[in-house]
Amino acid sequence: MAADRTQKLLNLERPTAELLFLLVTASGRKRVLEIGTSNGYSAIWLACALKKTGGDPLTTIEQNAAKAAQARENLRRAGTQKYAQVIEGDATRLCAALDGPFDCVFFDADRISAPAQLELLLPKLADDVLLIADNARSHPQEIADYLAAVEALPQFDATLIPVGKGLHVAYRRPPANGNATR
Ligand SMILES: C[S@@+](CC[C@H](N)C(=O)[O-])C[C@H]1O[C@@H](n2cnc3c(N)ncnc32)[C@H](O)[C@@H]1O
Repeated sequence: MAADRTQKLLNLERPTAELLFLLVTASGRKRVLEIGTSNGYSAIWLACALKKTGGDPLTTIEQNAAKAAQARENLRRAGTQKYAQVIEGDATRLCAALDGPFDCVFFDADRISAPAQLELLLPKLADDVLLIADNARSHPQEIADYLAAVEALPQFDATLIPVGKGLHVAYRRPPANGNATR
């Protein structure tokens, strides 16, 4: 019998997680939102990155209660629970309620709902926000609307990095006067 996809953990490949860590630390991100926690593999990398940058604890969203519980336990076992908050529920509903600003959002949930989540998050994004999405190569059709939505936004530079399942990275150039909101 085929395994129920909703139970699969679908963690990032290690090279993708390492790149995510480097992007967050090298650019000094302080307010990171992750959509799609699973059992907390990428959340641990992001929490370690935020510990390094002196940022706020990671906010990470997972709709599956069992996975959210596993993520909390894995973050605790990794000694990173202080640097991450796992919120349980549907990300699109929660994005409407979250406070910003976020200077980095990592989209790693179902891809189809990412454009709606991006739309809800737009007023809550720092000027120099980094938007990152996995599965750009593995699920090109599912992610197409998200990529189109990012492309339609002004002042973003973007690239698709062929690591793991394909990591799409978009960065909004801050205003020339340097008054970026963080
Ligand atoms: C690819 S996995 C995340 C893997 C994780 N980032 C990691 O590398 O360890 C996607 C997760 O997103 C969750 N998910 C899917 N749609 C969601 C939604 N609308 N709201 C919240 N979580 C969602 C799934 O339950 C699944 O655990």
